[in-house]
Amino acid sequence: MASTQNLSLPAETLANDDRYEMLVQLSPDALYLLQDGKLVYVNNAGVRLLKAQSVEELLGMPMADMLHPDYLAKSEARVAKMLSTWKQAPSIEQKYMQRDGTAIDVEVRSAPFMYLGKPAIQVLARDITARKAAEQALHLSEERHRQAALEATRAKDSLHHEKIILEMIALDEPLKDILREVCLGIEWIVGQICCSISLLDAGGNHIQVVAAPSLPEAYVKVMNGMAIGPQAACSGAAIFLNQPIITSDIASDPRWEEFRGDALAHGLRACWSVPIRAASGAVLGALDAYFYEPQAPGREELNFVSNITHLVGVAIQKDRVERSLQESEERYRSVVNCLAEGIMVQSRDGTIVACNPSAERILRLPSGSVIGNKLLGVRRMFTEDGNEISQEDLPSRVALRRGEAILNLTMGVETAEGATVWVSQNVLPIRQAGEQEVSSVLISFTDVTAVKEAQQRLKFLATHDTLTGLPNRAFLVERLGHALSLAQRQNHRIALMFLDLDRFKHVNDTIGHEAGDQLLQTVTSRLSACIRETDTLARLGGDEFVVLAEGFDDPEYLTSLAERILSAISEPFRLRGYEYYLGVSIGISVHPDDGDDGMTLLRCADSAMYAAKESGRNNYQFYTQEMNARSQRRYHLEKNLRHALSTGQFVVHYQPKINLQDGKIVGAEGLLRWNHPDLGLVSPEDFIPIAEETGLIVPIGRWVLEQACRQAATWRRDFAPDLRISVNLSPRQFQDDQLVEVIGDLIRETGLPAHALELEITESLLIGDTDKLKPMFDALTALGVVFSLDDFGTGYSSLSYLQRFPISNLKIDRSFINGIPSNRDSVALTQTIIAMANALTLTVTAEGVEDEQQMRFLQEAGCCEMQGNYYSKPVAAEDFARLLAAGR
Ligand SMILES: Nc1nc2c(ncn2[C@@H]2O[C@@H]3COP(=O)(O)O[C@H]4[C@@H](O)[C@H](n5cnc6c(=O)[nH]c(N)nc65)O[C@@H]4COP(=O)(O)O[C@H]3[C@H]2O)c(=O)[nH]1
Repeated sequence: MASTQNLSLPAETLANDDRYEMLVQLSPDALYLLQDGKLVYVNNAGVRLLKAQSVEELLGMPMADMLHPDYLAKSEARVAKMLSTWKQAPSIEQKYMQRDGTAIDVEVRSAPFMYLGKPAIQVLARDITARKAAEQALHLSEERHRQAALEATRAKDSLHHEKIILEMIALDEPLKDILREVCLGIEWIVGQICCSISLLDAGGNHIQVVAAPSLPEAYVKVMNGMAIGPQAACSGAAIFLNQPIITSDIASDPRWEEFRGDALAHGLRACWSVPIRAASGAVLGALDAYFYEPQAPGREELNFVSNITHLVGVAIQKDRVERSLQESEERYRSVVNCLAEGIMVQSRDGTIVACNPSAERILRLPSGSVIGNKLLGVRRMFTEDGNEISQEDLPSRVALRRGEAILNLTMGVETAEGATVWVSQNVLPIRQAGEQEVSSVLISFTDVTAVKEAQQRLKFLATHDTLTGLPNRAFLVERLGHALSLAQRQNHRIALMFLDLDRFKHVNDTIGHEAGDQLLQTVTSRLSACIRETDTLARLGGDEFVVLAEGFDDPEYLTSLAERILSAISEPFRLRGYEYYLGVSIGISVHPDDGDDGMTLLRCADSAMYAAKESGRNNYQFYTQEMNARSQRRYHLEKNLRHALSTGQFVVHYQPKINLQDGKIVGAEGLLRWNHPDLGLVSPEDFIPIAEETGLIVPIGRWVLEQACRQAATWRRDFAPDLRISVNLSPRQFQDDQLVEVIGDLIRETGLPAHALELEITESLLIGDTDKLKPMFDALTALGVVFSLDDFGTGYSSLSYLQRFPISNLKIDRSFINGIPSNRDSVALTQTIIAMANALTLTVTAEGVEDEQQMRFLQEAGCCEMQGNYYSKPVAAEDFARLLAAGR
């Protein structure tokens, strides 16, 4: 290559020297002469360089056309400088424009030069495109290496960062710390940026900044709560649109209108926001990267941030899953804790691994003492039959062993304090996922103690008498069955004693049921004290008791037991300040002598008891064949009595009452007769007690009253205008609330004057519930009805009743009249009663007068009235009418 000095040839030489011309033309470098800013000479290489067709195409072309516009100004200055200094300019690199418009790199050397007498510039230009390309390639390769190195470092750093984040996630570090670490990591790796992470709030419309370790607090405050939307700034739009939002210059981006001032005030110039997504793709939040200079991210940087957001998404989701797990666990725990049902989980080795408060409460276990321990607070468990359940047979062990559920099992649990709790439980085996073997059991149970106790109580009630607590008939029958089969196997005797209290009904009707109940309880304890442990005492109802005696070797045992009972009951009973005397009639039947089955033995003992009653009460009788007929009869009577009234089997007979002064009939006592189609006339002494026991006495008694009133009204009209009619009223009839009303109606209906109706009552009635009785007496007295006290002298003979109740007549019991005149006691008693009645201005009727002697005695004693077979037995109405008609 020619030196610049060589370029300074005189122009004349160039033009006139052919050798030089040839040399110039052969030069590989382009040569251009510029004069007055235009090309005036070009060599061949110059034509090629500019890709012209010919020299002529170039000659006269202004310098501006061959130069790249970027270089024109500098070139013009350079030309001007060369011309003014006339010095060669240093070599420079320029860009020429080829004729086809392509720019090429050239190295240019220029020098001033006189051409054809005028200053010109000689330019030597060499195409350096290849060199430039090589240099560019080298530069690019260096840049790539630098970039690669940078990226390698960043990749290494980001890998390390990701590892840290993953470790934090794995170690369940708080989400807040993880997100802060994410931000700090990005800031360190990228450099010169600040990061923040925002999450979509629960409402789904606003962001919540959850990590921004390097951003100014004031700025975070402003951004927190920003509404999301397509036009929102940074994360607001990234979350809404679910795509990265790049703001390369906050100063000019319209998204930032609202927050621009705040961002710029803190020196924040650019912001990239990348959405954070869940695995499902749903947006959870966004990561914002802020820069202090306006800039757009490269692909690499965006990728790096996007990758991190995946991890952030995982961390957030894991946190949410854990939180929701925790919440659901909490929910389940609170549900289980609130259940009234006891819940326990027991592991294979028997340790309780879970237990709710109800389980502790039901099993009476101290709170918090159960979990982690074996079930120590439970002494033993037993089946419904009361059999203890062995450790191996406990439902939890069985469920573990068999791997099957046990449902609705009721069992008893004895607590540490010895109390029994009944539970109904389900035991369910629990297996770990994918495991065959049962790892633990879930025991759920409810406290059924109250139900169980109610059941036991029901069973007790079904087999026991509530008043006395003694076994009842059902229990006795069952027990008797067992005793009989045992006795038959072992060839033993057993005996039944049927006990019926004497006079109890009397006392019960008079002292009221409450006191009667008390009496029965006292009787029970006295009887219980008489028997042995092997004997069974049962109450059949009312005042009937039965003793089942088993395992006695000596037949004398029965007589001694019966005597013990008689003496125990004969002791007086103290009730409400009074002493009452009862007796007991005992009938005894023995297996195998009297029967092989329970019913027969009971029937025999019952018959024997009636025999005892009939033979004067307060004694005992062993069953004999003859007794059977009597008991059959009583059973028969009871059955028939129910239909006797409706089938017209009753009839009223009348016995006259005679005035002892003039011997005239002054009254009649109506006495009921039962004309049984098979048995004939049945005595009231046989059926009235049955009617009283069964309550049938109420309708029967009404019927008698009606008959008697109607009859008396007729007789008064036809024969004796002053005739009185007496009717017996049993105490049971006074329990009928309608009694007063019934009598009132009868008087009205029959037209009988009330004072002509005399109600015969017994003393036992008057010592009853006086609060209830008194108003009835008063009401009846108000009607005009009069009262006569029957059987006087046999009972209490209490003066106070006579004063308290409106009694106008006393009837001396026939047992006293019977003793007149031989029995001194009877005589004295009769005289005393008459004297007392006179003193109280009561009339006296002597009943059961059978002979003249008795009549005379009564006349002399001042008795005003008599009744008895001596004058007339009770007779049918028509016969009585005849007596009246005869004027006797
Ligand atoms: N040995 C003997 N007995 C005589 C003599 N005079 C009368 N009697 C009997 O003595 C009983 C008198 O009746 P009571 O003391 O009221 O005793 C009555 C009464 O307590 C009850 N009774 C009868 N009819 C009724 C009735 O309609 N209602 C109620 N509640 N009880 C009745 O049955 C009891 C027995 O009645 P009856 O068998 O009719 O027996 C009657 C009568 O036949 C006599 O000189 N010697």
